[in-house]
Amino acid sequence: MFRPLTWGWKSFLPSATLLSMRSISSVANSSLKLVNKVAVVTGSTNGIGFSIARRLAQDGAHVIISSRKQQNVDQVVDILQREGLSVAGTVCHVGKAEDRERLVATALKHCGGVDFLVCTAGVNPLVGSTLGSSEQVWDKILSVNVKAPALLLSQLLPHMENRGTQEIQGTILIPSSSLLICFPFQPQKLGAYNVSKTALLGLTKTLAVELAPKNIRVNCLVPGLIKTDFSRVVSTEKSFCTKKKKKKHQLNHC
Ligand SMILES: NC(=O)C1=CN([C@@H]2O[C@H](COP(=O)(O)OP(=O)(O)OC[C@H]3O[C@@H](n4cnc5c(N)ncnc54)[C@H](OP(=O)(O)O)[C@@H]3O)[C@@H](O)[C@H]2O)C=CC1
Ligand SMILES: O=C1Nc2ccccc2C1=O
Repeated sequence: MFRPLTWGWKSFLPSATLLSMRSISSVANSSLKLVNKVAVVTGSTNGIGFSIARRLAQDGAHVIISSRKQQNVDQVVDILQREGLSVAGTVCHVGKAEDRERLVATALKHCGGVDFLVCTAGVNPLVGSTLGSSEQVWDKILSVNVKAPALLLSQLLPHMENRGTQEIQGTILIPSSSLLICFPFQPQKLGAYNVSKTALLGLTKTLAVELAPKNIRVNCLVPGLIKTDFSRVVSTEKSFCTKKKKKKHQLNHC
């Protein structure tokens, strides 16, 4: 659905690339699958969130852009509006209650309700051991990666219900992690982050069951390694990239 961006896309994208993205966008526009739909995408001023937001807008949705920095929000809203896409933006640090409230208010002000919530915002991985992580690190990672999507959804849910007669009333997308699949022998490098992303699998399953009676779909996205600022730490860390002979660990089974 989305295409990964190259490193530092804002400064490196040549105008030819932007042009080709515009022509992709006009192809996508012709179908307008999501016309009259509204999408809120957290962490959408860069990387995966930006690509998802752009694609949803190319398919006809009104998209609310958000991230922590006003300057990033303004820049992305400007870029996407120049492409003829329907977007508005607001600052939202997903770990801050008042920012989440403003995000909900912005979506309602511009669009009157919400059909898609994409919770892309996540804390950068800390390269360090699980048990070496301080209480402050745990609090930050769990607050932004796990608590924030649930709290934001609880605020948005009343505005996602009764949005038409379709079988599916709303969709929630939560990016989890592929680290345990791609780098199963490196958990010691990203322990607290891995725990938070594993918790998102549980959150997705729990919410999927809880919200099914309301015809609201909840899915987890496991993107693989996408070259973004966020994943640079893994791509540049030699120990993650080299194919060392792996020491076999005995897993205990019940
Ligand atoms: N890249 C990868 O390989 C993979 C990434 N993921 C997950 O995908 C998500 C996005 O990653 P990726 O696109 O690589 O990251 P990027 O660093 O490219 O983009 C992160 C975006 O989130 C915003 N952001 C960061 N912190 C917050 C916050 N607390 N509240 C709101 N917005 C925030 C940033 O803008 P600003 O600085 O303005 O806040 C930026 O727009 C993460 O949840 C990550 O765990 C999952 C699997 C693989
Ligand atoms: O979830 C993930 N977060 C990441 C950050 C850097 C590299 C890979 C990943 C993941 O698979």
